[in-house]
Amino acid sequence: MTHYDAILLSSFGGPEGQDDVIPFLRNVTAGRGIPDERLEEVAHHYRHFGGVSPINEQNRQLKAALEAELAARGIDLPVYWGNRNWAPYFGDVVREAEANGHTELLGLVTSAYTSYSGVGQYREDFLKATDGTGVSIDRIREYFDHPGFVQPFVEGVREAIASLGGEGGAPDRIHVMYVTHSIPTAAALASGPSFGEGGAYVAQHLAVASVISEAAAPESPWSLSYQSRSGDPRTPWLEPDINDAIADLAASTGSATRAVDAIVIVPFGFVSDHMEVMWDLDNEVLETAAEHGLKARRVPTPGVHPAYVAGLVDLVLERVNDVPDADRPHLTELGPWADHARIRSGEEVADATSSAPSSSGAAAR
Ligand SMILES: CC1=C(CCC(=O)O)c2cc3nc(cc4[nH]c(cc5[nH]c(cc1n2)c(C)c5CCC(=O)O)c(CCC(=O)O)c4C)C(CCC(=O)O)=C3C
Ligand SMILES: [Fe+2]
Repeated sequence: MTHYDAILLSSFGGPEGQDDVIPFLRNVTAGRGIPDERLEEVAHHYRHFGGVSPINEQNRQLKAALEAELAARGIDLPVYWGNRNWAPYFGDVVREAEANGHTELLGLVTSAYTSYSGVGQYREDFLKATDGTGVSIDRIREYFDHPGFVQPFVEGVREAIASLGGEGGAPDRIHVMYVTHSIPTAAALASGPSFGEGGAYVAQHLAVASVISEAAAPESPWSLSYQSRSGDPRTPWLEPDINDAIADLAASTGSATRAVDAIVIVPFGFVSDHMEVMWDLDNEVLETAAEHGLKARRVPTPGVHPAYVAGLVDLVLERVNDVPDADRPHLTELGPWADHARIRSGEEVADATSSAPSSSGAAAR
């Protein structure tokens, strides 16, 4: 048994009104050279929704759902919630926890895959937040292939295929488009170079997509594409962009051998309906599909799906009980992904960009 005093639900944070938008974006991009035009463009996405990102409300709901699930299982672990880019900030939450006598925290990060944004940057955040305190933070492993994360997408794809089928779409003419956040190709490689050019990040997404399709849409063709690229246009990022991928599919449907009538969009890079889902997918991508005469369905994100919430609690218990790898659930052969080294105040940021899979034996324990 490993002793933990509390769970730290760890997330990105988002603005909750028009006045928050620019300060939030400055927090997100501090020192990262995002061009001002891009910030203006992103601010517009938030402004369209009253300056409110859905992410904080979703985390409040997830916190409540986790508390209910923990209570139902008789597990006495309080849940704190903290963010990287907006209040409640990690630094304040860690101090609050310490004041309450909670110094051994288990981090539950709202990001399922290995990337700098989802792993290394949280590691840096935790290190900063614990600096000068007596608090340690451990985090659960990347859960991209945990059944609790995958199940909601399986259900969503199944329902989307059934609903399009009800309108006369044959499954082999419905293309399942898995979509995740684009990142610079160099960052993808750095997420786990032993997995080839796209690193662990792309390998994890391809493996999960294949599992979801096999379970939910075995007759439908599928592909992986990317959304929400930013940064300097001269820097290469993961491609194709989903809008371009839709145009390519539509071009093939225009030929004598019509291949596709409809698409199912699976936003499996995100654990809940973030701004990237509401704007980039529900707004832009659905419009692109309509322009090209393709029917489209967007599958829900896990949000507070009971399987996801229960899966997160299982992942907590896995750490509390020091469950060996052989007994850790995973749906792809990449998993179970390895745990990360615990963060203690004053330590170096090791393992900053990514982690290696447990099978390589290289990840810090
Ligand atoms: C891989 C990945 C995830 C998934 C894993 C994870 O969850 O971490 C993620 C999540 C999120 N990203 C978010 C928001 C933003 N990301 C930005 C910028 C960037 N993201 C990147 C990558 C990722 N991002 C990258 C390579 C950049 C550019 C450079 C940089 O800054 O590193 C920018 C700046 C403007 C722009 O360029 O778009 C914003 C506002 C929100 C909140 C949304 C809401 O409010 O609902 C969430 C959950
Ligand atoms: Fe982002």
